[in-house]
Amino acid sequence: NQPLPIALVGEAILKQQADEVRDFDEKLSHLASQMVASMVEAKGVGIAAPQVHSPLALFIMASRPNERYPDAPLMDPVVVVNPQLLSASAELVSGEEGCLSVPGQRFSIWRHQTIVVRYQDLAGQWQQTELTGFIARIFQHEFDHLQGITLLERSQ
Ligand SMILES: O=C(O)C[C@@H](Cc1ccccc1)C(=O)SCC(=O)c1ccccc1
Ligand SMILES: [Zn+2]
Repeated sequence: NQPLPIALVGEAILKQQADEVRDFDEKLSHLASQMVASMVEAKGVGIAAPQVHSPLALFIMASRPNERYPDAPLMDPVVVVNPQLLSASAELVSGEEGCLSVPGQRFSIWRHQTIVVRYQDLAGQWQQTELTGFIARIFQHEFDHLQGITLLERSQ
């Protein structure tokens, strides 16, 4: 799958509220695999559909150990469709983040340590799970993208 061009901060697509996904068809699966290819090529740990100019409520998260988070779990890419944040811990934790739409910059961002989330998979099946630590951070970063929020609006 050919990687897709990545939108840079300032482009309108990154400021919009993403649209609910209704058709769980092969077009959706193809977009998801193109997003994975784009994320891997850009060396990211996540990517949201608006970042590849698609206004859909869809993102990929793929934690892996890295210099900043050496104990981050290694996980296969997870496709998250129509995500909902059900609850979030009062405990916040500050950590460094990058954004593929703000290349070459790092930001210190406060995030909830633990969240309970609900989303659909590529088959449209609802999943509900609790996330904590680096994966929770990635989810919150990508979830922001679907609300038209980038880390520039959140940086300390
Ligand atoms: O812009 C994106 O959504 C991708 C972004 C996701 C993300 C990184 C760090 C914390 C939360 C979410 C990236 O993958 S940027 C790549 C990068 O700078 C980085 C990679 C691993 C750890 C820290 C930063
Ligand atoms: Zn980002």
